[in-house]
Amino acid sequence: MSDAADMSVLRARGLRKDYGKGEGLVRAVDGVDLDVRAGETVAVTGPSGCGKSTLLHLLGGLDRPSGGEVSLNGRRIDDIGERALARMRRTDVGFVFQAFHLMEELTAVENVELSALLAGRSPRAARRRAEELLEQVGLADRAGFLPSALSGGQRQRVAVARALSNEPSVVLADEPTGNLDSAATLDVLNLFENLHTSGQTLVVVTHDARIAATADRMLSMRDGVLVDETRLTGGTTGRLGALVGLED
Ligand SMILES: Nc1ncnc2c1ncn2[C@@H]1O[C@H](COP(=O)(O)OP(=O)(O)OP(=O)(O)O)[C@@H](O)[C@H]1O
Repeated sequence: MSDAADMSVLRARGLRKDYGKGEGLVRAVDGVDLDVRAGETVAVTGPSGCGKSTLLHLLGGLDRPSGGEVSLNGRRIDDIGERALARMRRTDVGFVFQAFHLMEELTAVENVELSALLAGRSPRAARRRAEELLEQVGLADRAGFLPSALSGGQRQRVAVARALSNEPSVVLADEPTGNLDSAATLDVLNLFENLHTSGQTLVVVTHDARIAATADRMLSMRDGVLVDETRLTGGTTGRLGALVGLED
């Protein structure tokens, strides 16, 4: 095993996902090898329908591969039982979705707290963690608001706080800025930069190459295959510089 693989938080080998059968078969992910190292931010970009979301779901155990292997912290997750997989998702992975997926009847702090409770914290610890995280994403003053009373950018910041509530090994974000305007996009990107600085491992799927340019490493996907890899060296200035184009 190589050093890179030794240090991988996430590791995929020959990963494949088929939908449908016969004439209607779609090979959404077609033999992906990937290593994501601790502390890395990796962006996956590519045209609509190339398999980005499917890949992210396989990496986070939201869906099962048709073939190949996925490991999280050196432990296979593609062949474990449903209960073990659900536990792993609750305790070790943070998800951020384009459409936020907050629970509309719960306040901002309750959304984060629920996730911390499900990860196994005591009620008191879960509340404390939720309050800390809302503070960290700049929303301490919105803790008691329902999602419907928050802007899109604020909702996504709550979703990021929720994703962090279980201190995940990796945060998987699927088009996290896809529903946001430029100002809110900048807020969320700043947040991701802070996470990156603090050593959080991140995989971000995005349509937007300018957003992908904020990562350490950019992977391009075409027809279910990762076809290109670009190591980016921008640092913080370069990352924010890449966002200037958002004002177009
Ligand atoms: N549940 C499903 N059943 C059948 N086909 C599916 C299913 N989910 C995805 N697909 C197909 O798999 C392929 C990859 O879809 P996926 O959503 O992963 O692409 P994507 O790159 O994330 O697209 P987008 O950028 O538009 O979100 C597409 O051809 C899609 O139609």
